[in-house]
Amino acid sequence: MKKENIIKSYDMAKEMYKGIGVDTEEVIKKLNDIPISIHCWQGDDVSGFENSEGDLTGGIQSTGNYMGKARTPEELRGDLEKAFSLIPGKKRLNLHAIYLETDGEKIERNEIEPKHFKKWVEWAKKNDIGLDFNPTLFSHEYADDGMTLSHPDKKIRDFWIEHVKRCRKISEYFGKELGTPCVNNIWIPDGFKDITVDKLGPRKRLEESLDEILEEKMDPKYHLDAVESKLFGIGSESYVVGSHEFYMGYAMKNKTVLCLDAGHFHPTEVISNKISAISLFVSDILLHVSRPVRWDSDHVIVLDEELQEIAKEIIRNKLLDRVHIGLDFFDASINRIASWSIGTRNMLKALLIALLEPTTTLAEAERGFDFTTRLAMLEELKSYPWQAVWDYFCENNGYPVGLEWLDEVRDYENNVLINRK
Ligand SMILES: C[C@H](O)[C@H](O)[C@@H](O)C(=O)CO
Ligand SMILES: [Mn+2]
Repeated sequence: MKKENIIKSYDMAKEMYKGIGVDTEEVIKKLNDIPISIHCWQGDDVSGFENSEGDLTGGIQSTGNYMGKARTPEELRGDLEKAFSLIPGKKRLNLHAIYLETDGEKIERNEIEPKHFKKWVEWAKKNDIGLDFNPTLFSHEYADDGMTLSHPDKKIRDFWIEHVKRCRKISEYFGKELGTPCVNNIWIPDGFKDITVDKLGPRKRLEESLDEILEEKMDPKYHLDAVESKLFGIGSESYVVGSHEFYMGYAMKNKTVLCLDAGHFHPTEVISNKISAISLFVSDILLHVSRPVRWDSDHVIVLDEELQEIAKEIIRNKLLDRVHIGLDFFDASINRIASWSIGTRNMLKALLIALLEPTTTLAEAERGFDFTTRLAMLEELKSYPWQAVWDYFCENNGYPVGLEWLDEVRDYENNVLINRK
């Protein structure tokens, strides 16, 4: 699209939004400042570098066989740099413990240290981004029973407790090095496929394990603990130890961050409607923005109603400083860099639409029980020219406008990814 046309369309949009009391210049500034934590694991189908040939376990799956998956940390960082060049705004990188670098040495999960992530920190500094982190309690022989922190065998529990404790140290190291707190999110796959007799026992053990892990207090300037629930996984259809009620209770009692993954609830249940309620009882919320489709919780996010509702709940309730926006999807059936670009740009578009809403006017109508105005405005806003503001935002910040980013992905595919056999 020609620059002059982008500016012309933007000027018209600016006038229209001004007419409903919205300052698009202010909105653009705000959007540029919202950090989105982009997950590294889309780039290599959650393989990591500990044992990249091993199976992905834990009841999650990355289906598809698109060419060009990253096989080394260098390739993954290169792909991320490409993706970051297509995505406007402030970015963070969300790493998993299996993305460690050990120069070929076998390091067990209960032995990992900050030094194994030194290159990621150097890369983050170079790219001026913050890092987030996740212990990896799957794709390992000690998770083969489908139980980790709630395992009946103390030896296995202790192994994983030590792993998560070490991850907290790595998270703290990231926070200190990069000057922005690292959110260390604990997700475990523990559960049972079929009718479960003792549902309390594993939950008691999980609570005890978490208590032990969190015993050492850490400065929130550098590190934040988050816990993530799930309704079911593949092979844990009947019972998941770390359910929503379990972690909501745990987070409130122990003052941790609560992670809401959009794909971890009943099919008609949405996380957008949970944000305001939970914000009253926990200080911080971590989002794993994802898209559930049937049994899969991790499809690439599209600009659907729920994504827009999630963004609106954050913006309307002024929760930007307490809601950490992280993404969690992985699709191996499409170009992985395109997946990052589609999903993250959609997250930003949803936030932009929310920022362009004349919320005060709408809320006033609602408070006055004028539901006619509320519905009329909400519907009219759907066809307001937010896209012209989006194009201008991209162009002005030096990022591709419209589908231009796809040409860049194709070039990268033809020049770089093609060489990965
Ligand atoms: C790889 C992630 O840790 C994982 O997706 C987790 O966050 C999850 O959502 C599991 O379903
Ligand atoms: Mn998740």
